[in-house]
Amino acid sequence: MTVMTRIAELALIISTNTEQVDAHLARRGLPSPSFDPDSPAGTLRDSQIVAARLAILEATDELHALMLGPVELLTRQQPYNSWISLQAIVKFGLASSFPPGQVEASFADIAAASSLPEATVRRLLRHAMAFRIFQEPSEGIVRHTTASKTLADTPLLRQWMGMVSEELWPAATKTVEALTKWPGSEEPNHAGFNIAHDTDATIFDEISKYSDRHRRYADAMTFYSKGAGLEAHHILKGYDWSSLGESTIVDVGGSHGTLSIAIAQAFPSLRCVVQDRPHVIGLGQENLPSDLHDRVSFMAHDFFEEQPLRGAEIYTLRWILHDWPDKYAVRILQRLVPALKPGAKVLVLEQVLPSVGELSRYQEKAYRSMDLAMLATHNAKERDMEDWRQLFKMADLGYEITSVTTPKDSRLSIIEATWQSQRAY
Ligand SMILES: C[S@@+](CC[C@H](N)C(=O)[O-])C[C@H]1O[C@@H](n2cnc3c(N)ncnc32)[C@H](O)[C@@H]1O
Repeated sequence: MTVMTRIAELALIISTNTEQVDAHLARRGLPSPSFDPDSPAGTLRDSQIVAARLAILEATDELHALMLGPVELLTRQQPYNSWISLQAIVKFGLASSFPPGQVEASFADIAAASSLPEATVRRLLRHAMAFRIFQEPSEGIVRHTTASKTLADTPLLRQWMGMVSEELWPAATKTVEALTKWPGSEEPNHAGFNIAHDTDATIFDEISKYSDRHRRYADAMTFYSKGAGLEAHHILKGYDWSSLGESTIVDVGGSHGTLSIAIAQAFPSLRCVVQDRPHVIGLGQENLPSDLHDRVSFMAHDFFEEQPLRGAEIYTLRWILHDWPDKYAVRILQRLVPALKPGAKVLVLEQVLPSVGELSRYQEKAYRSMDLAMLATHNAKERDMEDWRQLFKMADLGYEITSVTTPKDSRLSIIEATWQSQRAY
């Protein structure tokens, strides 16, 4: 009997699952995925093909790595400078520089709309084209692909890419320098970010000095929170919000309130108070849908100060504690304690790092990349389940982790800690 090689096995996985995706799209009357700028976005996010799509991505990822071989796996898999063209495209607005309503333009048209020489625009865009962002159907004519068109049409995506390329990428390049300069530090201002941006301030303090940077950061969070596997619907379905009746939820560090807005829209008996730094809540308040004004409110609060809203049923912290080294994350949890009534819940909505072999390499990349992003930006980290247990224990023995749920297809888990005051004393 011939044993199937791994590459043949991978090819079979790809072909079987591709047939499933094709059949699903055909049943729905949807076009097959293409790079054409008119191709609809989002057709592959249907829950019925999530598993098939993931299987294809995992198998192509592994097959690609096997075909590269060891040397090219090290040298070519992740071109270190691919953010140069991306940063330039966003900074100089190159995706939005086409004549109104057009999907094609010349290099000269695009250069005229930016402050760059035509030759530079050509180099930058031809680099991006190699990654299927823009295309050149005939010499000198630039045509959108789905990716460049999506960038042109989605302001929040441009904000996210601007934030990543101008705040996080420089921080990443200085991370090893930071580890060398401050070995074993537990301070949030001892990160690559601090060397790259020449500041002693944490990213939150630094960007608060510039209105464009703090607005961009909050917009980037709004965009990020709608990404595949991170959407609010997982959190809405993954927790029994409807049993809460007429309760109040305090959304600690809630930015522009995307989580609270989703909860309030789905559960009309719930009220949400979004807390964040003063400059952040100002913008959130401005953008709040008018039908939610009576149930979602904003409040300036520094989470390193004692929580002023006592007696709420639930305090949520989404993507808060991963921004802080343990010493500070513990402090944030401790500042909640005076406000907690017996039975109050603290919901931490974060990634739980997988154990070895729990996820495919392809899936694990997202978790490990986020872990290093936290290191680079805040000298902080993602945590596994044991780390989360230890964190609550270090904060106060009154916290008891009462449930941990990872909804299907969600990258975020819901860690519920219930305040059991009698345990502490
Ligand atoms: C990674 S973002 C998460 C935002 C939001 N929870 C979400 O899920 O979209 C971290 C948030 O913490 C806020 N933050 C940072 N330091 C803070 C502090 N000392 N007090 C209150 N909020 C703070 C930031 O302004 C930012 O909105």
